[in-house]
Parts: sequence; structure tokens; C-alpha cells
Amino acid sequence: MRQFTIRVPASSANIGPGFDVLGIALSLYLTIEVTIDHKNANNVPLNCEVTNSGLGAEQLPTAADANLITRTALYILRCHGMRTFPVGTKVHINNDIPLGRGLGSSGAAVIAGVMLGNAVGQLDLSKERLMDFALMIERHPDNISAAMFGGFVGSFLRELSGTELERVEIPVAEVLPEPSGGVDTGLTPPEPPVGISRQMSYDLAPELKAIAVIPAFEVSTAKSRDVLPTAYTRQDAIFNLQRLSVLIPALGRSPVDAELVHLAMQDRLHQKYRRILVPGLATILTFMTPRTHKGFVGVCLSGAGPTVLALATENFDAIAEEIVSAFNAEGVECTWKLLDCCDGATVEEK
Ligand SMILES: Nc1ncnc2c1ncn2[C@@H]1O[C@H](COP(=O)(O)OP(=O)(O)OP(=O)(O)O)[C@@H](O)[C@H]1O
Ligand SMILES: N[C@@H](CCO)C(=O)O
Repeated sequence: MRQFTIRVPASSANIGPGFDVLGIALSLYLTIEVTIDHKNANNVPLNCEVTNSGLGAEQLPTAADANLITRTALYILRCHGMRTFPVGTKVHINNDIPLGRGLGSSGAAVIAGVMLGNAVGQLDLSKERLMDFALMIERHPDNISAAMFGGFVGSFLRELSGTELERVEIPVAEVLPEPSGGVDTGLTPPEPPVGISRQMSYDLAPELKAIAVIPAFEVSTAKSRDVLPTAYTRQDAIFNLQRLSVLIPALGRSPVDAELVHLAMQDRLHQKYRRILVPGLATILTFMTPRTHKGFVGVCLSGAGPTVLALATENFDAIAEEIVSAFNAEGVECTWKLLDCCDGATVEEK
């Protein structure tokens, strides 16, 4: 019998001007307990029994070819000539990451899936190669880089050749075959090109903590990307690049220069367009400054929203309550959590 645990953190993408570039791993986890016991195997489709607990447990699928985590694992297994999980695989998923709130739940699920496929198939692939498989499914690198490598990370996708591009542009539905009730369609999915993304870890001042204020409604990433323009002006591109160049080193410097970080966290590429999806966002992004609120450093929309992420060094309760009140004034209920930047995905054999 083999037993192991996979743990993947939540993440916040963008951090203001770093749209599709920056991500911070946050101390909320998706945890998967895996048992492979040939002697006590039940006859189940694809040899894999899935159970869920935690957030979204009642809505997340339990069929191995429908759940995003096991489907992703199946994708990587099939690319390596394995059509099913090993006989007697049981996967228990416990999720603490709110779904569809901008805290990287889908990114964590995809990273958990590639780690699961790698571990059950004993493929021994590096985290860098696993990122290629993850990018065939979640196609912007910010959340998944943070979830995989942990810390404060910047990433980009390299320019791909014509034939490589054809492979990565295949619709996700063809990478992850549609659920077929456990019946093997016999299709072999496309293998990803090698080295699609490059990433770099940055320092983050140790006194910085993240206050995540989480509204009680979901915004899907797809919907939140649909409201964005397809092209930007030169002024807006320069506005973000200038701030990004200052924000990254400023976040690593201790003690934190709160005035500088606050200004450098402004953005013109995504947040203003997403206001229509998140009531209260326009106010929240402008009403607090390091001068008016002790300990406050900066604020942004977390990923595709609707969660708002404030960075702070002290006075966390008061800052969180101010943001909660601004949401409440718009009729939006929410909860909040104080989170730390944390390490990336791990697999621990028992
Ligand atoms: N633990 C999980 N197991 C299976 N599917 C999941 C899991 N977590 C997330 N998902 C899938 O991902 C969807 C949410 O993805 P979406 O990209 O819209 O939001 P998010 O990842 O939480 O936000 P963001 O990408 O902005 O940080 C869920 O509705 C579900 O389909
Ligand atoms: N960078 C992405 C993160 C969401 O997954 C976005 O803002 O749309």
C-alpha cells in the first residue's frame, strides 16, 4: 500500500499592475490524501474513487474524469501511456480555497492534478516540466507559478514556434477529454511543448501580510476577462510598466516604504474595467492610503476578483473592517482572512 499527501496553496494574481505576470502564494490550502491499495480495490471507473470535503464539496464532481484535479492527473498519465489510475486508487480532496473568488482555486486544482499524475504514475517529472502540462489547461501563468513554486513570483510565457503554438492553442476540452462516464475513448491527448513558461522568485518583506476580503459571490475568470479590452493605449501600457518596475523591488525592501508601494500598486489594464462586476471596488481602491490608515500598504483586486487583497504591516483588523464596511455599503456580504505568503506545492509520502 502507498499513501501520500499533496498540498497546494491559494494564490493572488496581478497585485495591481502585474496583470497576468505577478502572483503571491497564500496560506490557504487544497490538500489531497491519496491511497493506492491494490489488495482493497473496489471496481470503479478508471480505478479511482474521489471524495470531497471543505469548500464547494457539494458541487465538485466525484467522477475521476469530471473532477478538474483527477482529470488533469489523467491527462498527464495518458501522455505517458497510462490509460487509468493504478488499481485501488482513492483520492480524498479537502479544499479550503473559496471557488471563483480570485484566490486561485482553479490554479491550485490544476497544480494538484499535475502533482497527482506525476506521483501516481511515478513519472519523476520536474516542477518546471509539470508547469508545461498545467499551462495546457490554465493558460496564464501567474496563479499556477505561485501555487507551484510558492512565494512572490513573476512569470512569462516564451514565444512558441508555429508547431508548438498549434499544440498549446488546442481547446482545453481536447486536452482534457470530456467526461465519458469512465469509458476510455482511446484518444491520446497532445503533449505540451517543453519550457512554455519562465519564472523568477522575488523577495517579499517579511513584515507584509495579506488581508483577503472575500465577497459572498463568485466571478468566473472567463467572465472577468470578457470585460477587458483587446487592445490598450501606449499611455496605459507605460503607466503599468513604470509602476511594475518599482513595485517589485519595493515589495522586497524592509522596512516597507508604504507610500511608494501604495502608488506603485495602481493599475490601468484590468481593475477599472472589472469595477462593473464588483460593487464597491472603485471606492475600495481609492479611499485608503498609508497616511489615513496606520499599517496599510496597498490594495488591489485579487486575480480576476471579486476578492480584494490589502497588503499591511499592522492594524489588520481595522483595515479589514474598513473594506468590509465599503462592501456592505453596496449590499455585498463578505468574510476576511489574514494570510501569509507561503511555500509552494508539496508531495509527502507517508
Ligand atoms: N478543488 C477543486 N476541485 C475541482 N474543481 C475545482 C477546484 N477548485 C476549483 N475548481 C474549478 O475551478 C472553478 C473556479 O475557477 P475560476 O478560474 O473561475 O476561479 P478562481 O480560480 O477561484 O479565481 P482566479 O483564477 O481569479 O484566482 C470552479 O468553479 C471549479 O470548476
Ligand atoms: N491574471 C488573471 C488571473 C485570473 O486567473 C486575470 O486577472 O484574469
